[in-house]
Amino acid sequence: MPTVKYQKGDTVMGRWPGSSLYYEVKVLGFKPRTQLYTVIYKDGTELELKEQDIKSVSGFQTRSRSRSRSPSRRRSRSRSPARTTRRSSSRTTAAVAATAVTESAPSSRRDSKLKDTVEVRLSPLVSAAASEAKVEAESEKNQGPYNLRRRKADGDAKPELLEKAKAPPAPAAIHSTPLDFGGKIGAYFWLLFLPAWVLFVILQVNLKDPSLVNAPPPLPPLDAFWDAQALGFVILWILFQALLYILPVGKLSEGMPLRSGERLKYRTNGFFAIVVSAIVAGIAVHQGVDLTYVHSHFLQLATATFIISVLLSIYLYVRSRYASSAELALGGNSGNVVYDFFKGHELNPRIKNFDLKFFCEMRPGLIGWCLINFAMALAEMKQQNLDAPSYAMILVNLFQLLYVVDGLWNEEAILTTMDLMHDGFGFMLAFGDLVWVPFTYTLQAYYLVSHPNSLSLPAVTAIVILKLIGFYIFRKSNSEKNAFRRNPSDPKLSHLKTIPTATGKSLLVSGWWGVVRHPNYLGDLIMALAWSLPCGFSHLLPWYYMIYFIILLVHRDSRDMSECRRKYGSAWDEYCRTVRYRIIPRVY
Ligand SMILES: NC(=O)C1=CN([C@@H]2O[C@H](COP(=O)(O)OP(=O)(O)OC[C@H]3O[C@@H](n4cnc5c(N)ncnc54)[C@H](OP(=O)(O)O)[C@@H]3O)[C@@H](O)[C@H]2O)C=CC1
Ligand SMILES: CC(C)=CCC[C@@H](C)[C@H]1CC=C2C3=C(CC[C@@]21C)[C@@]1(C)CC[C@H](O)C(C)(C)[C@@H]1CC3
Repeated sequence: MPTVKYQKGDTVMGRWPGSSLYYEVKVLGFKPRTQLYTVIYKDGTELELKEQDIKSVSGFQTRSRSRSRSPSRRRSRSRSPARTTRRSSSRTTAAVAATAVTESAPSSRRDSKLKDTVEVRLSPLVSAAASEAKVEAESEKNQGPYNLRRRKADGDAKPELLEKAKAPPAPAAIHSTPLDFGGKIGAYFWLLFLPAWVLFVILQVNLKDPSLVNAPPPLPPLDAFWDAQALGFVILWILFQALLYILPVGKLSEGMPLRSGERLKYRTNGFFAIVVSAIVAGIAVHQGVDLTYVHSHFLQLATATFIISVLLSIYLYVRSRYASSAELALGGNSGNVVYDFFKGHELNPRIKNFDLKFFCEMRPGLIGWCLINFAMALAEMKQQNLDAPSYAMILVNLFQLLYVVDGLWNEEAILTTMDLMHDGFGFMLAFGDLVWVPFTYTLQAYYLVSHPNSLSLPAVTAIVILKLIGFYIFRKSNSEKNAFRRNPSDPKLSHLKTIPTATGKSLLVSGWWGVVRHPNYLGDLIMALAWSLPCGFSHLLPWYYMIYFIILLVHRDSRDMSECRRKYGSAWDEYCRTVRYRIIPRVY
């Protein structure tokens, strides 16, 4: 930009549309055709501004001191969307959302509001063209000659006066978060039940006639749980994965904007990690390492991992007590030690740049899941004297490998999921990531080691087709949402309809997210079915994942619904009225 006043990368003060408030922004570029600067606010909001609405930082600072004395500033407060939504901490987001939506769609047109809003299209933003949808036109009326391109604020994060931009959320807002998982009593229950359940299924799967409804088998003697070597292997595995994670290989991806507006960086080299892990495992087997150890020491390996997850959770709980309020998730601070320990409180606990939640969610457990499945295939060959694994074992291995590899290949997409964006890191996720995933998601492969199930070729074909259908829905819908959240102006998404919300984020209302409210769950469930089918119908145990997953996703969907209603208020209700079904079209 040789001839323009402000250069790409300059930090300047940008006027907030419709007000005389200025915020610190960074210049991203200049469009000679429209004569507009693209700027980014500290909370991730991107706007296009005229040159006259940009000032140098130094000139601004002198005038910004006496905020309350400027009549124009006082007047502008009520007009600025940012001020409107943050004026009173006691107002609920739902109420705020309702206000904002009313502002952009007059009440006389209330009945046609939905039509107006859902017809907003994601178009590459240039100056207001006559063909632009009504809502955009409405907001332009309010905002003056600005081009409100996108606001990447997280939930209730809003552009705020500069001096408030880094302010932590009001403690009152944090404390008002409702308790999940059955509250405090529920937390006691889950803390005991989850490990007990893992133990139950591990003991069941070794029985000749395993069943989910059988009485629990007798407990083995205490020393059968413990094996120092198993603990050593687990520690080595986690350290090995940690080493791969910190290697400066692969992309550094940006997470979603935090409440402070900051965006954390994540090393998304998961695919590299699984490839290296596979090579190392292959070399080890070639060198004569007996991986069937994993099958024969499954209980001891699970116990060792459980101990590590408990220690990690204690560490996470203690450090969350010292974290600043800006670093905390909106849940996990009930004041009850057990609940907070279970739910987790710190949003992104990090040791320097090492993100503990991201690492645990994507690496040791997930890649460990594939390694265990592979070990089960070797154990099946050994136990049943086979030259190659059975069809059923191959299908289970390949399907789940595809799932994990896909997750790691698209690792950046995890940064827009609930766990990464909203949930604190505590026992639930630490145990879930490190113990639950590798030691219960592998049950189908474990089951097949001693419960063979032969499959005809047509059965194999049908199961493969089912898996591919599920995978297609899962991947397409996740990628669509991820791409939209990362860049709502992406020209590839310009055909999609959206509903604007008061937070500045929009909701997709056509495409995959117009079919059901959680198309990604639908795809995931279809895949889960394809993972269980190879094990046949003789026992319920290999269907455990399917049953658990339905419960998990139905619960997750309702958690997400409440969270989105809190964030988006009436815009979310409109979305729900437009997209009636949650997961399965016309059924649920
Ligand atoms: N195998 C396993 O054990 C598990 C797998 N999964 C899978 O992980 C993936 C991620 O799941 P999860 O994190 O639960 O949920 P989602 O990826 O579906 O994320 C939900 C978030 O997406 C955003 N969103 C919702 N509706 C819309 C819309 N219409 N338009 C745009 N954004 C929208 C909202 O966040 P915001 O608006 O704030 O961006 C909402 O909070 C899924 O595929 C799921 O199946 C999940 C759990 C367990
Ligand atoms: C009962 C209990 C302890 C629950 C904890 C839930 C966790 C096991 C799951 C929460 C969300 C998950 C996701 C994946 C694994 C299971 C957990 C951690 C995931 C990493 C699997 C691979 C996928 O491709 C995925 C990246 C979409 C997925 C993200 C969510």
